[in-house]
Amino acid sequence: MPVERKSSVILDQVALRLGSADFHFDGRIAEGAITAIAGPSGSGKSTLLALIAGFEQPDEGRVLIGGEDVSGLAPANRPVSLVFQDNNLFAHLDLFTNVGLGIDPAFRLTPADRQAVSQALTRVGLGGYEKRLPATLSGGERQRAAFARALVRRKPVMLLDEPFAALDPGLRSAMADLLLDLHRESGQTIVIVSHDPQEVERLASDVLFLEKGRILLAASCADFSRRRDIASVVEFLGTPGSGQVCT
Ligand SMILES: Nc1ncnc2c1ncn2[C@@H]1O[C@H](COP(=O)(O)OP(=O)(O)OP(=O)(O)O)[C@@H](O)[C@H]1O
Repeated sequence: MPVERKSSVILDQVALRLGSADFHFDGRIAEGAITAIAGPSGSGKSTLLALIAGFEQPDEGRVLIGGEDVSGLAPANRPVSLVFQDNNLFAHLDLFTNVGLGIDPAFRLTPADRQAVSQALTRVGLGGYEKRLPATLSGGERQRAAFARALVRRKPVMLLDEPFAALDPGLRSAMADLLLDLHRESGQTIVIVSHDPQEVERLASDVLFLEKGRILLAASCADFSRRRDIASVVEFLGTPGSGQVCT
């Protein structure tokens, strides 16, 4: 019998209506794994992340993280760090401060915290950018700064919504390596929305595939990448034999 892995995030019969869009999520995300959220445009990937992060509250059902019902908690009080598409840096604050706020929203930083901020900026390739304002950075640099801010938070769950989409292929690959290194070091639960089958297969051990506001398929990456019986999955993966391999 397969050993059941501990679930870090549980969506327990979560229902939500936004305008004319209807969502119903019932599923689990394994603790300490990298889980990719994939699916067609408009299938509800960002909404699923927003429900876990607390930016959306379920109309029905519960969200549990590490066994605790977090349904009523504000985003800041949930054990998650976030890297979203719009990277939400404070425009009037320099990068050092933006990243430091990830550790303490009141910016009371110990010397060790300050060192962690500098190290995170260096790890994402932004060493020396401490005094720069977000407006002076490229979109990709802003995205990397947002990633650095998530790195220093060291929360049990990291949520990433297409974090590397704005980067060119070389940097994208370097950031994927960094995410894998971080995961090996921290054992965090990582949930990443991706449109890129190669990125999914490179990073994730598990996949939740969404369609029309539902979890259509929950599978290991290896099983997911072999599925040829679901049209939307086939469309996402592309043609068979395109060299995609789960790690
Ligand atoms: N606040 C809202 N009010 C009304 N409709 C919404 C709202 N937020 C999301 N939607 C709709 O819900 C659906 C799912 O949106 P969502 O952003 O979660 O999809 P997605 O899978 O992340 O899409 P994409 O891959 O294009 O980013 C879309 O049709 C969107 O228009």
